[in-house]
Amino acid sequence: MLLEIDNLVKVYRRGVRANDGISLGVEAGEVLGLLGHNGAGKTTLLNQVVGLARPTSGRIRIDGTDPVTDPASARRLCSLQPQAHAPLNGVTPRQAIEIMARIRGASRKRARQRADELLTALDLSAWANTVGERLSGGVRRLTAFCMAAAEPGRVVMFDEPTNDVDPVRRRLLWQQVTALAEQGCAVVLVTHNVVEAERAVQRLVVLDRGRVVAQGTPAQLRGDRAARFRLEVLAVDDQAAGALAAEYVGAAPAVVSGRRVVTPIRADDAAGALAWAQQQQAVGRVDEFSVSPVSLEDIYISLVGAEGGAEEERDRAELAA
Ligand SMILES: Nc1ncnc2c1ncn2[C@@H]1O[C@H](COP(=O)(O)OP(=O)(O)OP(=O)(O)O)[C@@H](O)[C@H]1O
Repeated sequence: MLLEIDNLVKVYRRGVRANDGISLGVEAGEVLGLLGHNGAGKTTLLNQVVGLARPTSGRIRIDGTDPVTDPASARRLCSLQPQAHAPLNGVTPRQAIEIMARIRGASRKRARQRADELLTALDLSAWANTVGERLSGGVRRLTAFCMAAAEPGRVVMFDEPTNDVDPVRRRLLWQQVTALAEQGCAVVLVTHNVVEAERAVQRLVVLDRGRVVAQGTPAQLRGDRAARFRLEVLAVDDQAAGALAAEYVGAAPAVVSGRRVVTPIRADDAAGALAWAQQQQAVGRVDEFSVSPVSLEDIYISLVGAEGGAEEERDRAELAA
């Protein structure tokens, strides 16, 4: 493994346990997606890998190097796009990308070439020479991505790189993420976007309150679930929705939201569920219905809960007050 994390614990002052025994590994050529609710501990994890925060206990190795005892090597071996906006005041995207590539050891020629390549690949050429103050949030974010990708370390980590990025450029960005892995980098992609995670990564780690609650390929995460399908029904009104949720018993409890009822079902029950929904439509209780495979988002919500750690966040806010 190029990046190895073993039983990592980070407790901040005031006792916030942001990482609570995290173990994971990323191989050269692999894109690992790190998913988790707000405050799950994703940024804390990345900061420890690049030596910006010190682990309370546990072990990190980047190509055999320990960022605690050798932070200079860790920074050389790792590139990070931080979650916060890059300070681009007074510089253009082209300049910022070239400067970062030069800092990381690229020749002047290579820095210029990489800036050109990335600005073209992400369709940013129109803003290449616009000073930072006049750039939109999305273009700033993409520039920060290019800064991390221009002269990458062996491990490249992106902390929510597609926030405020339009859907077309988001795909262009995923292509560059894949290209980095193909060049042999170990890539960590932090995201809240489950669709993105599914499309752009080979393996996923789901964090909940500082712990790993699931890991595997998107297909493995789906395969672990007995209920692989979902019956979704749009009832004629809220009252009918409540009654329908109680009447049709699936593989797990139904979730009712207004007129919408979503019931997890087993693959074997799909035909029966469709027949039942059709019948309910015929008697005027249901407007629309569908049976589809569960999405990764359904699985993510079932793992971390619909609250997504909100309760924990409230506890922590109270503790901090
Ligand atoms: N410097 C700090 N001092 C004290 N507590 C901190 C510090 N940084 C983060 N925390 C707390 O640690 C927990 C994990 O935060 P972290 O930023 O790692 O989460 P995250 O998963 O990256 O969240 P988000 O998705 O919102 O960016 C949170 O409860 C946060 O409030």
